[in-house]
Amino acid sequence: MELVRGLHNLRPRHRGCAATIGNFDGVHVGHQAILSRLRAHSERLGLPGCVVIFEPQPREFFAPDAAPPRLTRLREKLTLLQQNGVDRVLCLAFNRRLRELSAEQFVQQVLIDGLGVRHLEVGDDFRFGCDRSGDFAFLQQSGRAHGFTVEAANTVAESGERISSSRLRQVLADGDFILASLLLGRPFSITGRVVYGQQLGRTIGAPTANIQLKRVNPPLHGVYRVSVELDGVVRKGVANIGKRPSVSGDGKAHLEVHLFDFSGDLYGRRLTVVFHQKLRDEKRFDSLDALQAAIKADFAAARAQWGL
Ligand SMILES: Cc1cc2nc3c(=O)[nH]c(=O)nc-3n(C[C@H](O)[C@H](O)[C@H](O)COP(=O)(O)O)c2cc1C
Ligand SMILES: Nc1ncnc2c1ncn2[C@@H]1O[C@H](COP(=O)(O)OP(=O)(O)OP(=O)(O)O)[C@@H](O)[C@H]1O
Repeated sequence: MELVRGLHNLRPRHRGCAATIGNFDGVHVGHQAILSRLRAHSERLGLPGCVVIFEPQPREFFAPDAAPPRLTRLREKLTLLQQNGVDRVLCLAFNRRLRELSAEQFVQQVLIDGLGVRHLEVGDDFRFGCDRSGDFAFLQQSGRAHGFTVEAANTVAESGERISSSRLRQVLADGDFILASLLLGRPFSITGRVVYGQQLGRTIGAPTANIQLKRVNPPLHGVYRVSVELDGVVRKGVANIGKRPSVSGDGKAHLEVHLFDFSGDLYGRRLTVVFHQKLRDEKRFDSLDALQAAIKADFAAARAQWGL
């Protein structure tokens, strides 16, 4: 899969494709249906299938502090798009210039001049352009004028309700990992590199691997029963994701994982942490002793649930 960052990196060889546009945060089952339609059309046309995404996502640009949590970081999203058979991703920086483009300008500059789109696949509620003025009827009309076809994929629902990134955020906040797996078509996980922490965990009997979350506001907060696959073996463990109010922190969310019956060096490794069950919310403890006792109880609870 090829990643093209910004319109200015498009070359004449990139012209001619089937495309779709959106945030694709989480690459959930609704997104996967669009991607499978995209693949069908790209095969029919004998052209690459291209996904246009935004980084930052529009709401992160408009209101960075009030933006919803991210289900997938860019890197995770790209991996999932590749696994869904996408040939090319055009990643556009959502900035003032982009937000001011009218629907006509977006179609002309991105779809026609940039990508030479021959087929556009969208969801039935898709809207774009300055003030979201471009809709399906507008796209069809543009397609007739510029020689590309447009198809609106049917809504994909689960338990009678549309699947969306927003719904997934709520389901994860509720700790419903069974429903989350149904909406995602896989268990919810966070992948990141293990970095150095404050080395305090081992002194309180809880050595943890600290996984870099970068700037992203995670969709989960609290203590969870988790698993991690390491060198082909599924390791069971417990994780905390939060700001660690009991120890002087940097105000950012951290993900830390303790793996049961494991002692090894994980620094620098890229781990995928799969979340199975919420054990409790994160709390502020007045002493390290109280924190240590709570963590010990979390270990015991998670071990019991894992049958260890
Ligand atoms: C299972 C588990 C539960 C935790 N619960 C809390 C908590 O409720 N409140 C809190 O401030 N920190 C909590 N922590 C985070 C600890 O403060 C953290 O592991 C400790 O500061 C060590 O950090 P370090 O790995 O950077 O050295 C928890 C950690 C684990 C592994
Ligand atoms: N459940 C679904 N069924 C069909 N199409 C969908 C579904 N969910 C999203 N799409 C389509 O996938 C594309 C990308 O969607 P996008 O990520 O922008 O929205 P979303 O998943 O609905 O998230 P949000 O909750 O943030 O609106 C759009 O064309 C959208 O219409």
